[in-house]
Amino acid sequence: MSDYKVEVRGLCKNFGSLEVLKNCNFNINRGEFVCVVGPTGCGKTTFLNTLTCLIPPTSGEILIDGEPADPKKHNLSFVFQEPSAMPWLTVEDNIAFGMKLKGWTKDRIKAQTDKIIELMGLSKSRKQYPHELSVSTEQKVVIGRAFAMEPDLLLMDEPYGQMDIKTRFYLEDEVIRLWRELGSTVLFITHNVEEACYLADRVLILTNKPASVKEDLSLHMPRPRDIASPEFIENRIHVENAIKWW
Ligand SMILES: Nc1ncnc2c1ncn2[C@@H]1O[C@H](COP(=O)(O)OP(=O)(O)OP(=O)(O)O)[C@@H](O)[C@H]1O
Repeated sequence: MSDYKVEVRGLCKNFGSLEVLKNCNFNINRGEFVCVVGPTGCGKTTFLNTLTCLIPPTSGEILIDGEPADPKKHNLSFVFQEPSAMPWLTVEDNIAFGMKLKGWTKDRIKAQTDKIIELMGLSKSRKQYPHELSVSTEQKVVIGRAFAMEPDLLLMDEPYGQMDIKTRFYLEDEVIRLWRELGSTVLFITHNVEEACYLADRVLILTNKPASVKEDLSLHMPRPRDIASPEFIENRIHVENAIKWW
């Protein structure tokens, strides 16, 4: 088996004559939390859509555990910006949904659902429906559902984009708690540099369109991270300077 969970080699994507991704190369280790940042409109969503196999790359390859990424074979989970809990299901049934689709046993589904509900502090809401929840709690349910399936790769596209700053910090801590507890491999797209430095083991900095990986920065700061520490500020400024979107 490959040493890497994910390998991306020479990934290119064009829409007609528009070149959006140009020769992207990177690896993700098993259990790593990687954030992707880049200038607005550089192609972050296209990048993610090719990784999830939602759109085919023009050229290049994406390997998971050393084999071409295939949604039928690999377990890929997504979380998008808009909370997308299923309105007709309770919180616990939303969390269990993906596991049922995967054909897990009842006992395993129950144990995993209980674990996620406990980890995310959702016990009081477990019988509620999405319309009874705040937007941030609904997003927690969606994130819990995505982690619950023990995905090969969990892809998150600005999942906190619409949250106020306090909620965002709170949800970022929740996502780190789940990730550490479950050992998932996460690729998290954000335009927010502070968020990337708070969450990531590594930050992939994309260039302007056509996007390639300009820098692959490892962050070795202890968690929970202190956004006011000199080391954090130094990293944040480094990433901001690398993006130069102003
Ligand atoms: N299906 C498509 N057909 C044609 N062009 C597309 C398509 N999808 C994206 N594009 C173009 O590709 C470029 C990158 O878009 P994309 O949404 O990937 O960027 P982004 O970095 O996610 O944007 P933002 O920073 O605003 O979230 C844009 O110029 C967009 O118009």
